[in-house]
Amino acid sequence: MTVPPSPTPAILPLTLDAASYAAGGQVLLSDVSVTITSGRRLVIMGANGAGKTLLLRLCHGLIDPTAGRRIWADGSARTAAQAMVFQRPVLLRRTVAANIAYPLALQGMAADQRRDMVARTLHRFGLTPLADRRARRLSGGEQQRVALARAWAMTPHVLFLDEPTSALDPSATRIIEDMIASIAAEGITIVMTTHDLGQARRLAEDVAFLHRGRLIEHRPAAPFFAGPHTPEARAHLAGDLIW
Ligand SMILES: Nc1ncnc2c1ncn2[C@@H]1O[C@H](COP(=O)(O)OP(=O)(O)OP(=O)(O)O)[C@@H](O)[C@H]1O
Repeated sequence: MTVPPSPTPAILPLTLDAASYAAGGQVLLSDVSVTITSGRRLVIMGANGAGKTLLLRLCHGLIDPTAGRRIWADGSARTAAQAMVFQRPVLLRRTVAANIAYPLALQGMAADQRRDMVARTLHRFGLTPLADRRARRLSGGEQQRVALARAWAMTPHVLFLDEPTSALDPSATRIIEDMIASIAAEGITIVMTTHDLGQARRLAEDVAFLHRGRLIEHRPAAPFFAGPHTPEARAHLAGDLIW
């Protein structure tokens, strides 16, 4: 009798409990308490330098809180069931297919399973025609599609995206937004930063708004956009600069 594999334990909610991050003698994130729940699309907003990228890195585990705690529901310090995509895709000097295969190999996936997963991923995102192209020679939009597809192939419960379209033109941006929406529709939790207010309105179910390293609003997107509670968020939505 074959025993079915045990399901991966749920890693969400992710809780930051009074988390702060200090570097260079400065407190850059201050006393952030937030719970990231499963199956939602959370957009982190705020002005330049507000701490959006740091918050994402703190959640993902690239940096650790210097005070307070980061708690994954499965009790691990840094879970494997999550992935991050950066503003500028970090691709290897290999083919598109090899870029998708590489982290799967690092995870220890067997070669035949890996081949299947790469083929499924390429097909899922319309990348099959690019499979044998050198990834670094692709356009910026194509490279970001590969980076997102590679992250999806790792079957994350949560995907962190740092300004995933800021270097892209409007049509490439739309393609990436469609990919994000379809990944979210599978139940994968999305946590992303963006400067693009239109994108935030299109993708957010919840908004976390940062101002000078403090989380000053965190609530469902519709009421947030209809009427932010804080003057800082109101000014941000109106396009006014607040430092
Ligand atoms: N390692 C570090 N040492 C010192 N300061 C840092 C470090 N990392 C980030 N900062 C500073 O922390 C602040 C927040 O940075 P962060 O990149 O999170 O901002 P952001 O909201 O993502 O900004 P942007 O919208 O411009 O990308 C900035 O003032 C930045 O210069």
